[in-house]
Amino acid sequence: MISYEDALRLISSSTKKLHQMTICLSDALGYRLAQEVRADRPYPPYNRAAMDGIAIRFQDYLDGVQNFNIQEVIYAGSASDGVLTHGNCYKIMTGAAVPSSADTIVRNEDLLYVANKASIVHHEKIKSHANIALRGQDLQSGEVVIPYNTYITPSIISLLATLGVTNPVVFRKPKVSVFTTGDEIVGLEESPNEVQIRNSNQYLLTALLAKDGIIPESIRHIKDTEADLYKGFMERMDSDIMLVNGGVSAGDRDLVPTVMKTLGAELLFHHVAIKPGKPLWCGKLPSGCLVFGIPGNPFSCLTTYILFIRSFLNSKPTSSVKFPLACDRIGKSTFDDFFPVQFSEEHKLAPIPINGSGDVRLGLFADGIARHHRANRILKKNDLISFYAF
Ligand SMILES: Nc1nc2c(c(=O)[nH]1)N[C@H]1C(S)=C(S)[C@@H](COP(=O)(O)OP(=O)(O)OC[C@H]3O[C@@H](n4cnc5c(N)ncnc54)[C@H](O)[C@@H]3O)O[C@H]1N2
Ligand code: MOO
Repeated sequence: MISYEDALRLISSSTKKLHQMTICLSDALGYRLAQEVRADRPYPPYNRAAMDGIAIRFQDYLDGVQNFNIQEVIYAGSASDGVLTHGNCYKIMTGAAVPSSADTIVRNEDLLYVANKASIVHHEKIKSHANIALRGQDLQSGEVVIPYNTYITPSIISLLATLGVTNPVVFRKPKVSVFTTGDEIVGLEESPNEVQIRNSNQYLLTALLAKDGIIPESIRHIKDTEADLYKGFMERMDSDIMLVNGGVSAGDRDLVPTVMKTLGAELLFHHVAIKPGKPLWCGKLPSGCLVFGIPGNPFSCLTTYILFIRSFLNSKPTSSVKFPLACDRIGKSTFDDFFPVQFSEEHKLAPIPINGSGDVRLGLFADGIARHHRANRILKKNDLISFYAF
């Protein structure tokens, strides 16, 4: 049996290079960038008014000027090439370019306008260089802004739009096939008898994939026979990734590893020293398709997806952040133990009780899972431990 870290290493060394393609920016959500993106010009591109008000020379104010003559009104999108004369100001709108002869903006709230004059009424608010976002203060021209392999979120879409990247180069999304297995599993359209259960993991896996920007190419349920499994997997050999749920532990009908062997799969590992999720199976088919044989218990399915499948999809281990634990915790395993947690009001990780990995509540209302490292039998309240968000 291998460790959590070794399993991650094996998975990351099996990453397949996906083809690149250009895509229309409006369709790019959920893809990964196959390019780095640099700033095409400084941002802001000009000294930008951050408030509606008047633009002045601060020295005029220091020299005692309090009533400024409005020399010109400058709106966003228009440029002025004038030069401020002593005692004058520009009336200026948020987003407009501040002419170089002005260095400070006084907000409308701190002024009284009478005829063509603006008088400062709140002196305590007036500060040199206030309310101007300087050219290049956010980004310098040519600077790398978005690194290679960045996952495209709504805020990345916005940034790409700002930088004028209308057709980003992205990696093709992997073709993912989802299989659930098991004779006891029935579809949601059926009414389960006493010894049957509904196929929740199919919905769990497709929802997790959707969160990671992937819609599976195919979703199927297969009965626990070698022939059915063989046929089902054969039909999807062209996938980049197969997620096969159930049938990977030690029972007579846990046939997934055997059938994968018949199909010529190279075994990367079977069993990882983690709890839950120990029976995880991972191998590579001759077609290059990476197969994850995911343990059937719902919380094992969720945990192994977060730790391994998401790492593979992101080409980097799923990120974790350390937070303090809300209470003492005694480890019950020599494995790395992952348990559901919810943030307390003090931003500590409060464990959610769970009756083992078969508990259908999957740690209801958990924000994610936390790691009880194998090296520590006892964790004390306020110990910093790794948290992985769902
Ligand atoms: N002798 C041993 N038995 C087991 C071991 C072991 O090491 N030695 N490992 C246990 C652990 S840990 C887990 S986890 C499970 C994993 O079993 P499988 O991956 O083979 O999964 P199944 O046996 O098919 O199912 C386990 C459990 O999950 C339910 N299930 C399965 N598929 C679904 C689904 N699509 N939706 C909802 N629930 C599902 C299934 O009904 C079972 O209750 O093995 C232990 N046994
Ligand atoms: O490790 Mo299993 O994955 O306990 O439920």
